[in-house]
Amino acid sequence: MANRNVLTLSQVSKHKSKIDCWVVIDGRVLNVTKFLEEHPGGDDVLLEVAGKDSSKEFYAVGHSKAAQNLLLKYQVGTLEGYVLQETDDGKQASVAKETKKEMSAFVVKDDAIQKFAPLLELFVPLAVAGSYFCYRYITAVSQI
Ligand code: HEM
Repeated sequence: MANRNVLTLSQVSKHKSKIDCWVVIDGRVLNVTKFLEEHPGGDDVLLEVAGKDSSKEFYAVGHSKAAQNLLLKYQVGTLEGYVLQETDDGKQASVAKETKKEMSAFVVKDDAIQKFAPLLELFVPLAVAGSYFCYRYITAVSQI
């Protein structure tokens, strides 16, 4: 499936001519070569952003819902760093930015605290009791 084709921005940047024009919108890599002539906004605006992420420019124009649906037709892949989220029927699929890797490291750190909590619960009362008996022993010895 073309949508599972993961592409880097550097790969996309190689397609920026009138006969081979790719753009990125919301993490979707779109081959708009055949759409250049049909685009109601003209081919020049598309060629200006060819080979780049043009999400900002796309939304700045205030494209209609129909235009947002139409772009799905031209998807040839997904930009690296984005994940494909498919619906149950597999018809409509959205692309979302991958969550940062630091998040999982944070969760692992949290798990470690949870793991040592029962040990701390046992060790702290033992340390208190030990200190008390040491104190009692030292005071008893010094009275002899
Ligand atoms: C595959 C991607 C794109 C599709 C399918 C698309 C589709 C459309 C459609 C259907 C319209 C007619 C108005 C509407 O329905 O909103 C339109 C107008 C326009 N588009 Fe796009 N477009 C795309 C990408 C872009 C990009 C990346 C830019 C800017 C860099 C752009 C700039 C414009 C402009 C300036 C108009 C004219 C707006 C107006 O007359 O008010 N489009 N586009």
